[in-house]
Amino acid sequence: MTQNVIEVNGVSKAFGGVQANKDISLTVPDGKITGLIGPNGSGKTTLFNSIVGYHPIDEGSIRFEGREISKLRVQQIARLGLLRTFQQTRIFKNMNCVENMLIAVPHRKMTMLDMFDRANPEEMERAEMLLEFVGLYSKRKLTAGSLSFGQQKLLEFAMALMNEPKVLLLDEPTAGINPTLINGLIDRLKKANSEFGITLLIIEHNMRVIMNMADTIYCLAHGKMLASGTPEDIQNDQRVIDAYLGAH
Ligand SMILES: Nc1ncnc2c1ncn2[C@@H]1O[C@H](COP(=O)(O)OP(=O)(O)OP(=O)(O)O)[C@@H](O)[C@H]1O
Repeated sequence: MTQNVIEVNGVSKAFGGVQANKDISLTVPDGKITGLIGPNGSGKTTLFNSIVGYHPIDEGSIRFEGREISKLRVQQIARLGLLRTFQQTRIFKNMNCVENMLIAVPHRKMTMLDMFDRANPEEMERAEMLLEFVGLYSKRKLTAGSLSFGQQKLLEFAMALMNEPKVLLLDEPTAGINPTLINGLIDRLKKANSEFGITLLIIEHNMRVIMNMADTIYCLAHGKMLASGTPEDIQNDQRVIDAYLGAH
């Protein structure tokens, strides 16, 4: 039987008078791809932030591999193997791709100079392998700032993989990416799941993308869980259709 690697139970979070999440429960099965959708402002990013320890929750429980993590801090949670990426990329634009990859691994207490002068050969090899995996090997010596936005997102994805996460939370991985690059990105995300065994939880506005990737999809609306099911269930769920139509 598939284990749930993340279990969110009855989570609520308010910012002043704004109830961003209300009594949210969801599970993320180990080794699968789970989608999280919902109109703008429905509380998706808030839920991501709660899961990775970015802010305390008001109520509820968040378990990772059976362990309560809702009181742990971001770095402690990251060390357990639960990482996230952001809507806006967080790369160092003046550094080249390989340097960005090496700096993505936070465990070493080294100065920057040490890091590049005496880069661990295994990490260097892994950095180059992952740049190859996302299709950026030929650009590895270029500064990250000179890459297109889509390529920067691929770099950020590869940087997250440097940390060998068990679970990766991706916040709108295809946002702002040229449609011709999107299929390549979907392919790499699926491969990271199937070949590296990384469980994915993905926030995505592009319905074609999420319907094509996810095993299960959860839909939020107004901070509450509106529906969940297979992509087919969700696509045909009148409540989901109404939530999106009502939002635009
Ligand atoms: N740090 C914060 N301070 C105050 N209000 C916040 C904060 N973060 C989120 N909110 C509010 O909480 C609600 C949910 O926002 P959230 O960003 O989680 O939604 P979302 O579904 O991720 O939206 P989008 O799809 O536009 O990214 C919104 O009303 C937002 O304004």
